[in-house]
Amino acid sequence: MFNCYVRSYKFTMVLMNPVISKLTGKLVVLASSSPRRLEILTNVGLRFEVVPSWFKETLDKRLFETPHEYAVENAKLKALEVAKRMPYKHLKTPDIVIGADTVVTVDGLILEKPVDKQDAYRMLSRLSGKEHSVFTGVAIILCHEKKDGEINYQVIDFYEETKVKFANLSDDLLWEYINSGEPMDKAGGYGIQALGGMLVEYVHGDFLNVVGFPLNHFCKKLGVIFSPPNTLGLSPQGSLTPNGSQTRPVETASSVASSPSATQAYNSVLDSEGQHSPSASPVHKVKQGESAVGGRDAPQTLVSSLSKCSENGEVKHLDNSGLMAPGATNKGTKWTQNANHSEKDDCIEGMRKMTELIDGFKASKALFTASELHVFDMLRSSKTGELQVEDVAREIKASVKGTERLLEACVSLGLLQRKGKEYTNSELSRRFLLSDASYSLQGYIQHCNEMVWPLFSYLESAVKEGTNQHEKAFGKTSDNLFQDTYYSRNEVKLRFMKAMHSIAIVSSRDVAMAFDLSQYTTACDLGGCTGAMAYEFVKVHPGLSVTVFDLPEVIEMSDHFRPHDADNRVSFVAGDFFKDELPKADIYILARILHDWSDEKVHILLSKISKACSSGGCVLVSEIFLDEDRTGPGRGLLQALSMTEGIQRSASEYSFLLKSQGFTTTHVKHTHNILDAMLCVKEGLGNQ
Ligand SMILES: C[S@@+](CC[C@H](N)C(=O)[O-])C[C@H]1O[C@@H](n2cnc3c(N)ncnc32)[C@H](O)[C@@H]1O
Repeated sequence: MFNCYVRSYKFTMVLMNPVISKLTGKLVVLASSSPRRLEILTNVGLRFEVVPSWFKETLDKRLFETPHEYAVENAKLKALEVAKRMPYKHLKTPDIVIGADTVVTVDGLILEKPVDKQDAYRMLSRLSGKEHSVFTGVAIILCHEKKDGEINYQVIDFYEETKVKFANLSDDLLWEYINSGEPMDKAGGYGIQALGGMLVEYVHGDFLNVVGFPLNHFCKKLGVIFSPPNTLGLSPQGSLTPNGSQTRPVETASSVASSPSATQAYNSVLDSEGQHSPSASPVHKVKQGESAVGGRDAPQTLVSSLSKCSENGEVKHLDNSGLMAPGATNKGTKWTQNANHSEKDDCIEGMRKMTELIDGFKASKALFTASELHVFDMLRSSKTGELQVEDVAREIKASVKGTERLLEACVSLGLLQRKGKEYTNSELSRRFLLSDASYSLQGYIQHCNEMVWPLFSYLESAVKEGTNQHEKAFGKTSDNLFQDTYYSRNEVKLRFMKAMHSIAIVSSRDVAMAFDLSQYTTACDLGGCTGAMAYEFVKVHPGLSVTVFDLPEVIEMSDHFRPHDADNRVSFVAGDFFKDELPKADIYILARILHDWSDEKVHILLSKISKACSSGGCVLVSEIFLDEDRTGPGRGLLQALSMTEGIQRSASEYSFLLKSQGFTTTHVKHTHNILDAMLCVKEGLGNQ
């Protein structure tokens, strides 16, 4: 299943990185569902679709001379699988497919993703106190459709190495880190961009390479591919011709990958359903007696020759033969921001960031408007799924000129695609913007447009007065946000509930899966609204029954959101959690509840929970956890700007509040989805 990643909420920008802008108008596909790669590429303004590869990572590592060859081969096969599947399964041919694979190597071993906690412990203790290498192999596949319909696949690949040194790590720290859940989907068992950063003493080389994608090297490579025609151009047949001399075999749809091992692997990678199945054994010995870092004996590939011509005299990366010298990558360059950035690059980067900030509201409003006018649903419901401007304008009862501007803006934002005069929904809008999509964000978009947008137009007053601006924005005061504002009219209430529902649908699975709850049988989802979170909890935990507890106004409308396959282990109880008796339960779920209230109100609620909590019980808090230094994530801090009496808090601030009511935090999970989660057990009664 597509791993929904919404923490990167930034909208696309107007001024783009000049290299990235070369890809404008091209169908670019990222053959990876890694949220980290997605975020890195999104942040530089690349418009792309995500089509996770079904390639099974089962290559025999012993066949590879060096770890980077292995990573590059994996990247290539992942990308090729997607490039070849899309024309048949998605009925469209991408222009460019990007694949990547990251491995960590230490003591001659390749470490991939841990399969369980013990495996994570083995990996992390091996890394403790030592320097290791992180290699990311990247493949860029250029797809050229020939006149006869056959497709040429052209492969450009490269890799980047970064050295990372871990501090000496105590077992306690390692287990605390492992129990946070973070290591499980990361090569080498750590994520440098989050909690794992605490383990790191230094980084030599490209930091983003360790996160999962060597952006700087990638941009250079794009520059070589698309920029200087005299240095490296695409021939009419689509062959890459660096300086007219170096070419790489061009693949056709009927031929497969370029090396025997790749061909063999590719033919065996897909099972009958074409499903991805992860490698079973993450730790493998690489060939002994060779440098674990790219050796001089490594076969010369287009990569190395491209590196030579593209990196314009940056010989520190290359030896005379154009091959990566062992251990040479960025050696001695302590990471600051980006070691290779010139002042001009910094200026362009700064301008990009500034225009993104300045124009962000235009992107939001264009999305809200297209959504409000049902553009996405309407395009889908047309016979062919595509329409011209005039047809859309007629359907939405709008001017042709205005509609054209809106559709063009949506194309630039990656929400629509245009081929000739025909507009269609992009993968992104099919997934998130159709009203009946499983991950539809329509409800949340409507809430933002009707409720949050007006509040933000009074932000200056909100800052000056330090209070919410409901009176100015909606003509009435709001002492109790829910009763006075959200539930004052049925129409507004339904809209609010739809907004809560849509966010719960995209985030609830990660929250439900965050912890092992197998020892508990009953839960109460306080402020559980439509029950979306509760239905996911019972799906994930077969032994659990959940009572959704919410205000009577909400409970009376919960039937609107009842799933067709509703599980009868979910029940609904109406009440006020500040005044009424709480249902008895082993676990109290508080999802997006505590941030709405002052510390004083939180204490009242938590003390009621503490009294109701069965022995051995716990509280599961799910919120956006602010970084401990309150410098991010932006999503939480921006939301705070329009909040009433609520406070956005960090995990330790929530822990502190819970501690004062007798709950000890045992686990914190940063899910990389919208909501994080923590588990707090009633003192004196351990849970695991
Ligand atoms: C921000 S929503 C979160 C909904 C849900 N937990 C989720 O994560 O999707 C807050 C919920 O708390 C409920 N709520 C607010 N005050 C309440 C009270 N005094 N008693 C019970 N529920 C309340 C609201 O009705 C609403 O459903």
